[in-house]
Amino acid sequence: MTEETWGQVREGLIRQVGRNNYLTWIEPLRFRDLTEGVARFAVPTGFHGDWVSRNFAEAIRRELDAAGVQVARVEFAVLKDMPKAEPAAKEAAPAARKAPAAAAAAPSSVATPAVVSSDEAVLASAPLDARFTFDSFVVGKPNQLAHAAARRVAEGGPVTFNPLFLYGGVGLGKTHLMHAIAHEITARNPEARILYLSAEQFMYRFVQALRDKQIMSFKELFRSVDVLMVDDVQFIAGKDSTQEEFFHTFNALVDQNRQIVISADRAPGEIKGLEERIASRLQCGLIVDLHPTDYELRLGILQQKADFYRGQYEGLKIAPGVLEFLAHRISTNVRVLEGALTRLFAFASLVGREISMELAQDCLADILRASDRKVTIEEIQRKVAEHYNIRLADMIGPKRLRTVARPRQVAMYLAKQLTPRSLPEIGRRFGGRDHTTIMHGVRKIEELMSTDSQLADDLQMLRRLLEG
Ligand SMILES: Nc1ncnc2c1ncn2[C@@H]1O[C@H](COP(=O)(O)OP(=O)(O)OP(=O)(O)O)[C@@H](O)[C@H]1O
Repeated sequence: MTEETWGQVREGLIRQVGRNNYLTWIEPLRFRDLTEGVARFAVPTGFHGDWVSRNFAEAIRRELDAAGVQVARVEFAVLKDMPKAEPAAKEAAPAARKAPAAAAAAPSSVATPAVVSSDEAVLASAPLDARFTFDSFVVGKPNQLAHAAARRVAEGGPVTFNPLFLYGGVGLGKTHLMHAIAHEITARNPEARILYLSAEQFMYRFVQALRDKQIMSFKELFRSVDVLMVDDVQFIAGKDSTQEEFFHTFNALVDQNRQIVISADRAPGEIKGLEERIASRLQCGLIVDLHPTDYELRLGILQQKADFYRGQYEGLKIAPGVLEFLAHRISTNVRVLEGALTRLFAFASLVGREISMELAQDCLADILRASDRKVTIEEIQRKVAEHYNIRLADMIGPKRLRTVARPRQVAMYLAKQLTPRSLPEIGRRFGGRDHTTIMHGVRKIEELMSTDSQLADDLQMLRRLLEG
């Protein structure tokens, strides 16, 4: 392969993976040879090779293909005495590179890494996705608190809450917000040393440092940052020595008043296998959760992404009502929502048709089927009990007090509306009540809804919560 071809491939890769990722991970690669459809590259370290192989191998293969180089597989291996590369684009200064590189210039009160070669330094922060900024984050009721807290951290200033703990279900924007914080801090203060990585990478690095007898460098590097961000911290639950190391790193940074941002799929106290003392330290800061999306937020996100795609696929039209239909039907998570829209635009552009309701239903049949969530009566009872702050047992118990009886009727009404169960079936789940009692409960709520706006609001909220 000629230098010219590789130059062309480089350009394509920058477009595909973003400049930050390119500079951090791909630019240090050295092309070695191409034999029998296998392109081989030298990498500075095993970790680098592993990361590139997992995250960018397919992109590299595709770009090679596009440049006319037929490649079936791409391989990466560490080569002793690998020549150092000249940076391809000096103007870009991504946070991912900056964090450790700037560590060398850390104030004297902070322990700087003993020996951190530039390649090792580059590896200290996981790549940031250039698209995950505050500008591209759509704010709605379910995520407004998390967004506000993330913004506050990103604005810098005195550390008021430490750590910021963001939690929520799959694909609700935790990683997006963390990357946005890193981008914003870097934009405001290019010298800030930000270290972002997943808990899995933290463990991987820790184990590697133990193996290579580099534990002091590891400790020093982690303790020398201004902002540490660890994504998906639930991963270290049950992993004793990693937790121990994490605990010490955490304490050292808090003592130095350095900002820590953590994300997880649940609240600290609910992570099984997480040491008590870690859970309690994590609870010392601000804990905010990203709630499941509601219809308005999903529609907002779809509109934003559709605007982006309209720019990419010029002339492609989208019929009125399609985005509303998707926001209504796909309520699982934002990643699925985005995937659906991407597929829809790609498909419509391929067949050269407008994105109509019919096309959406055809093209997204599998996603729409999977998203048809079935709400259960037990779930309804649980959510309603939580909402009205009564015991779950009272849903099926005999109490007739209004404070219990009304929520029970709300649950009966929702069970009738949201499940295909018959009145006798519902009655059985409500402590063996007769179907006429259920019918009475449902009617009572229907009546009250038109006069009691608080009840109508409660019902709307519960309905959304259950359908989301
Ligand atoms: N409010 C939002 N506005 C715009 N895009 C969003 C929003 N929330 C999520 N997304 C997008 O949804 C996708 C998934 O988000 P992200 O990776 O941040 O989720 P996560 O909460 O970290 O999920 P996981 O638990 O799987 O790690 C990303 O492409 C992100 O940009």
